Amino acid sequence: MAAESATSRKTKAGADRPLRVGIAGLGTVGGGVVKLLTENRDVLLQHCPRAIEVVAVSARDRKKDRGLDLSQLDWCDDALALASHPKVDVVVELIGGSDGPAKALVEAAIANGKHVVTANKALLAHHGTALALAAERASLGLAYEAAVAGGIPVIKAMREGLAANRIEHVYGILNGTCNYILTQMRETGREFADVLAEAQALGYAEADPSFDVDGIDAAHKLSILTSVAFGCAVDFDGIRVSGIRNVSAMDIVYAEELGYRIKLLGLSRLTEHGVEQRVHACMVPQSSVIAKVDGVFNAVVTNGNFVGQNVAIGRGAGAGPTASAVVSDLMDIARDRILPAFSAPAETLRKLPSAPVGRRIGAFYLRLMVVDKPGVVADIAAIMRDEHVSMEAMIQRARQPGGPVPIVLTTHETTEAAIARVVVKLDQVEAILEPAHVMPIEMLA
Ligand SMILES: NC(=O)c1ccc[n+]([C@@H]2O[C@H](COP(=O)([O-])OP(=O)(O)OC[C@H]3O[C@@H](n4cnc5c(N)ncnc54)[C@H](O)[C@@H]3O)[C@@H](O)[C@H]2O)c1
Ligand SMILES: N[C@@H](CCO)C(=O)O
Ligand code: NA
Repeated sequence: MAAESATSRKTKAGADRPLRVGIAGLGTVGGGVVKLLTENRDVLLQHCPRAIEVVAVSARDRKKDRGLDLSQLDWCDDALALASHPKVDVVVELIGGSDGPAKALVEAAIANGKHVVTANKALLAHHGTALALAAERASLGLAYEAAVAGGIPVIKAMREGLAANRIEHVYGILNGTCNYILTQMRETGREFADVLAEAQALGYAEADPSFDVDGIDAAHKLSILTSVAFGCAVDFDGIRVSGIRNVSAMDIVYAEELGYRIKLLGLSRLTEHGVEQRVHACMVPQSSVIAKVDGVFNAVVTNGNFVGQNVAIGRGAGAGPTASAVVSDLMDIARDRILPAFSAPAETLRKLPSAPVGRRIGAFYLRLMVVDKPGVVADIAAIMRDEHVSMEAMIQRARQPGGPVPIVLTTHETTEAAIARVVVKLDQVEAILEPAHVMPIEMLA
């Protein structure tokens, strides 16, 4: 692979020698990239006459059998050596983590004049703007298609195919593990913890599964999408994040009965008060496009002022889909197609104010566990009336004789501030035994 063969030299237009790649990290994604570059070599040469050759690699354990032939490649015990490796044109960072060796490697690679391709959403969520600035000042590429929704070409679509539009909002299912867990909970009636163990066994979850189930992984991806969509600085800290640990099998049953489905979404919108970035479980109409995206699949929905709604669905994780995205980034570099990382030149990216949470308008689902006695419903209705929150539907059904009874309410549109006040007052009602279980309802198409 390292040797420059006759077929790997320039065949049509383009540079006169292969693009030489150094890969750091040979796990799920790194292994997939080496495999794709080998097995799809003919396809790549057909689409991009400049060959792409892996010349050097680095991973933690040299002796590990990965089922890959690495014998012709330079092995670097220290990944940082790739950043100054004389044969390497592009460093592919597939180690992971927002700081530590991944960040050091990417910074050093750029400082040494090497392009960077990464799948590392945590790194970009925390340091994306600064890294893009460094890369652009050096006229280098910083490409990361695999980092957001894995194999779905969402970055390319937004930055290039939809570039003529003012993007109004973007939202999506950005974490396959959560979508898998919620789908399994719905299909089997099982509880969260039970299904999480299965997702981990199947290899979908991040090394630290709390990144998946607490919404952090989805928030990493959303922060990047927001920047590409609105041409602003990446602002991970501006995202309101919660995950799916508190979604119960009971909420899933009620959602179905009310005509909704529960999804963990990342949503980003420009409002007159600033940018609104949220990651949380919510109910969406069963008829919406996003409701039908199940299992490990991801989906990204954008709305552009001329194009209208655009939907992309595909695999957000796994060796094949992520390798597909990493190698397409390498092909762009091989073709000398170097674009600003975030749709606008990094020098122009500014942090936008975050829209105030309390002013957001939306509908809500509330589940209250109550003692079944006269007057409880009247108390609840009075609290809602006093806060001018209008009820849309109510379900009360005894689950077990003598036990607490769930009362489920949905509201018409109201503000988050009003719902927060309702929840505080409900908490003071003696007959309501648990804090209210609240979930936003997103009326998506
Ligand atoms: N797995 C997926 O489906 C997926 C999807 C999208 C993005 N990503 C991202 O891709 C990156 C890699 O993920 P992965 O799933 O392949 O991880 P992984 O744990 O399977 O592989 C990580 C690799 O990095 C190596 N490594 C760790 N520390 C190192 C160091 N200091 N120097 C050199 N190598 C080192 C490990 O030996 C291993 O080979 C992460 O940023 C992840 O978030 C993964
Ligand atoms: N753990 C992530 C992998 C892809 O980033 C997911 O479940 O979507
Ligand atoms: Na992608």
